[in-house]
Amino acid sequence: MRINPSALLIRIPKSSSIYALGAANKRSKPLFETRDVEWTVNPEDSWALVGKGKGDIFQTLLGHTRVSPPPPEGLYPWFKQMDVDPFSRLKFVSFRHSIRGGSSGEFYDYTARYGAMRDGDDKTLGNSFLDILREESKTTETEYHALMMSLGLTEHLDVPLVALSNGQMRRARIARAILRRPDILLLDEPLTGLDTISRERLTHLLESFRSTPSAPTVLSSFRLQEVVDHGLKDVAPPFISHVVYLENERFWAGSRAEFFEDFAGRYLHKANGGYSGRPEVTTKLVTAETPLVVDMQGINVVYQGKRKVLDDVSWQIRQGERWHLQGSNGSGKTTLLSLLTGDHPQSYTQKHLLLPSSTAHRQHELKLRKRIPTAILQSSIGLVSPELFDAFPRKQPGMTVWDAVQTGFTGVFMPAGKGVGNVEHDDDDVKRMRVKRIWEVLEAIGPNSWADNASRDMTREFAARRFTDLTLGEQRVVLLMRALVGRPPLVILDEVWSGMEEGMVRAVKRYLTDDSNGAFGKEQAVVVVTHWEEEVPWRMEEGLKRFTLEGGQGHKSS
Ligand SMILES: Nc1ncnc2c1ncn2[C@@H]1O[C@H](COP(=O)(O)OP(=O)(O)OP(=O)(O)O)[C@@H](O)[C@H]1O
Repeated sequence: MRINPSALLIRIPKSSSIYALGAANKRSKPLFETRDVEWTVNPEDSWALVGKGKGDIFQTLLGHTRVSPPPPEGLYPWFKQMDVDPFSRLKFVSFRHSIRGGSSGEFYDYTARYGAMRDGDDKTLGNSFLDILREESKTTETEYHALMMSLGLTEHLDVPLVALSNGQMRRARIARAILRRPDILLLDEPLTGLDTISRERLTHLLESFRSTPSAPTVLSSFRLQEVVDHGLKDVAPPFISHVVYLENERFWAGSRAEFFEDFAGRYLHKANGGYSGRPEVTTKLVTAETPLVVDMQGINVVYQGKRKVLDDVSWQIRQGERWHLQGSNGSGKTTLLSLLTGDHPQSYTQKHLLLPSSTAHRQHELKLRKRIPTAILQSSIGLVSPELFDAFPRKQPGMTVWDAVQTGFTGVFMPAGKGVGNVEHDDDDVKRMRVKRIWEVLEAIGPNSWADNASRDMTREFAARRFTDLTLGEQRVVLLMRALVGRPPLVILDEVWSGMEEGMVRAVKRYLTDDSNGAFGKEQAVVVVTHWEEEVPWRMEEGLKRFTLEGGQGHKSS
């Protein structure tokens, strides 16, 4: 169906108040108010949603809020005119919750994907698309192949769904939504996790939608940095024609030009304010004598006897080093990390994969993966990753923030103690040190460091909150605390910023880079994985090293 171009697709009038569903009465505080702004979306527009409140805008578009007074023509005037249920014509693709759909609270075994898989064992990407094409017959074969090409999916059609890399899966989910031929496509942070080429391809495709009558109208959310740079210059993707902004009760909507010429200059320096400089970072002196934390030589990973993902990869990581692991989607970064964390079954068969075998820094003896009990290995590596975010159990009744952070000492998911102030350990000194350290990280990157109205009590209240009651951004910060709390020899930060709000990102970056506050000891090594250079907390001048995966092989640069 193509929308009548003269009709408004979406309209929220001025002076509307938007309430969470179930907000009981007029005295309830609205999620936001439009005040003197009328928000109208035309079918040919392509909108960027930015600011902390972008999630509330999505909820509104999905009909999960109540607009008061109710707009006479509804939220979707054109659909109302046509007597069509708007929600049947809309597709929402969100990546915040889960990459592979595991965050329902059930235990999600992300290591399953590394298991040996025979051809035909699992549904392939191509077959999953054919199922949709059978239900939704309007897409021609030529259109289907063009879509696969434009999202860089053609070469992955015969790959089992479970084996796809994060970036491949994200593109596949966008393709799936497009194949269902919605009139409105809502994309939540579609560029996160995509490599440079995939980002270009996706933006190109979405740009082409604006001149294709049968294509959907696109509204996508972005992190502020994807739209404005630090100098408040316009870096928004080319397909964006309009911007809607919601943060701290300020709601604004208008054209791209108005956003940058007027709104951004007036308000964003405040919204972006706070910390802007960087603390002095001392270059770490790492020599060939500095003890190794990881020693891998001639690593190979092959699937189904033919798909060679890692080909003779060698990498040594020393105490005190900061690494940026990079490579395009599907280049093998997650696979390599899963060898380090011992999750990958092929980690046992590598001839030279030496990993930390103790958290005691003085005993930096490395051993073959198969000689290290998994529990010891897991407590030696502080990990933040999209897979861990999905797998972290959310069904544990009453697991508090404190409990979740505490599990970082052992690397397991179940808390040892029973609540705030209760860290189980036989040795009293160790227990005291652990309690002190938990408060340290809670204070350093807890709400006190990023909330608008910080106060000391806030940290205590935060520690006692249930993990499942936190926003997704807060959950991400807590899982980072968990990775840092035990000061393990190796810390892996894989897409650590994704889902965090702007203020959190600033506070956490400041903490990680300021040597004086003891985020890391000098015996610790850190590996950061991201597709965005500017997301790496350290710079090359500060001793940052790069490890790049390309065509199965690894290259170092520093
Ligand atoms: N069990 C499997 N069978 C076949 N191929 C697999 C299997 N598991 C992973 N792969 C392939 O290995 C490649 C590397 O995947 P990996 O997840 O390590 O990439 P990545 O560099 O982390 O990508 P991204 O940036 O998208 O997260 C991918 O092409 C993927 O399809």
